[in-house]
Amino acid sequence: MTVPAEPAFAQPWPAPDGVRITGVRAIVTAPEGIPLVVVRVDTSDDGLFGLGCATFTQRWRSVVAFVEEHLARLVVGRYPGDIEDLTRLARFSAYWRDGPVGNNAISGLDQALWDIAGKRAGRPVHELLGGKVRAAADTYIHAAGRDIDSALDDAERFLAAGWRHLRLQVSQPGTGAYGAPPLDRDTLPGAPYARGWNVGHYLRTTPQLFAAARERLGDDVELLHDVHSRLTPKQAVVLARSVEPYRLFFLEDVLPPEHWDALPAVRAASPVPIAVGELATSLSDATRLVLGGGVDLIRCHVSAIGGLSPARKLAAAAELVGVRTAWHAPGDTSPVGAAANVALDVTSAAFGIQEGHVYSDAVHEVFPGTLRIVDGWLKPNEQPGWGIDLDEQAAARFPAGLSGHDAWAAGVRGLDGGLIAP
Ligand SMILES: O=C(O)[C@@H](O)[C@H](O)[C@H](O)CO
Ligand SMILES: [Mg+2]
Repeated sequence: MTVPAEPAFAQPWPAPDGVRITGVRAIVTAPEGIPLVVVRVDTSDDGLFGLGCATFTQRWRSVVAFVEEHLARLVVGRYPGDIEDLTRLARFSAYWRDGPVGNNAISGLDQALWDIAGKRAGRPVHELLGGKVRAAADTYIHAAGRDIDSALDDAERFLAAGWRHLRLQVSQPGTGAYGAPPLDRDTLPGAPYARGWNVGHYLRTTPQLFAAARERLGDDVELLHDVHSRLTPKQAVVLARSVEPYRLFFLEDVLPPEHWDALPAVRAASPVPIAVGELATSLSDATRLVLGGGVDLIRCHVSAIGGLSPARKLAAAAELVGVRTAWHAPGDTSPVGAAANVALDVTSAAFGIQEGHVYSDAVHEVFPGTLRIVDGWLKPNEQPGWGIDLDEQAAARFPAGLSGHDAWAAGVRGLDGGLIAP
C-alpha cells in the first residue's frame, strides 16, 4: 500500500501515473575507512529504487538525521519524476537553506531521483541530460612522496599506467603540505609548536618540485597542484608566479573560502589557471565563483552544492562564460557521486578535467558497477540510471567511525600553535 503525501507537501498537479516514493533512507559505509553516505529512495514499483551520494565525511551522522527525520516525510507519497519540485521542496521547507549538511542530504535525494528516472526510461542518466558530447572524461590522479625524488617515482608509476594528468604533492617537515605524508621532523625547533606549518618553506620548495618534475617527466605530461587553502592572497600570487615556467594545468584552492573575494586579483596576476570550489556549500556561492572572474576551473563537491541538478546549472553557467569544470572526487565521494560527476563530464561542453580516484576492491564489492578508470579515462555506465548498486550486507561489514576525518581536518597549526584552515 502506498502512503499518500502529507497534504502540505503534495504536488499541486496530477501525477502522470501511480508510481510513488515509499521510503527514503541513508546508508553509511566505510570500505576504505572513509565514511560514505548514500541515500536510497524506494518506490511503489517492485524493485524500482534510486541511489544518490550524500557524502559529508566529517559530519555524516547529521546528514543521516536530515535525510531520515526531515527529508523522508516531505517526499514519501510523491511522484518520483518531479525532481526539481521535490528538491526545491526539501530546500525551501528548511527556510534556512544551504550548508554542507542540508545540501548533501538533498543531493542524496536528487541523485536518487535521477537514478529512478533513468531506470524508468531504461536509459543511463547522461542520456536524460541531453546525451554525450564526448566519449569519456580524462582524469588526473594524485602522485605524492616524502621527497621530490619519491614523488616523481610515484608520478612515473601513474604515467606508466596511462595517466596524462598528475597532481603532484611533496611532504614538508612537521604538519607538512596537503596530500603527502607528514615528515617526522620539526619544522622549526624552538617554536611554540615546532611541527607547525611553515609557509616560507612551502613557498620555496614547491617550485623546486615542479622544476624537477619537468626535468624528469618531460613536457608532455600535465601537472597540477593542490595548495589546500593555506595561503594569503599575496602568497598565492608569489606561488603562482614561481611555478609559471613549469606550465601547470591548474593550481588548486590557493585561498580559503573566506577570502574568495580576492581570487580575481590572484588570477589576474599570473597566467597559471586557478581551480577552486570543493568547499562551496551553496549553488549561489559557486555561481559567484564562476561569474566573478576569479577562477579558470570550477571544482565543486557536487553533493555539497545539492546534487546533480544544481551542478548542471553551474556547468551551464560555466559554459556560457568560458570557465571549465573539474568536479571534486577523491575517496570521500561515493561511487554514486563519481558516476554523477562523469554524467556531467560527458554531457557538458564546459568539461575541463575530472579528479580520479582508484577505488579499492572493497568499494567495488559494496557498490557493484563502480566505474573504473582505464588508461586515465573514465566512461559512464550504459545501464539504466547510474548503473550502480549497493550491497547492504557488504556495506555493513565496513562500519563508519567518527574521528578519523575530523582529526585530519583539525591537523594544521602554525608555528605559534594557532589553527589554520586545513
Ligand atoms: O582535492 C582534493 O581531492 C582534496 O582537497 C580533498 O578533497 C580533501 O583533502 C578532502 O578529502
Ligand atoms: Mg582539493
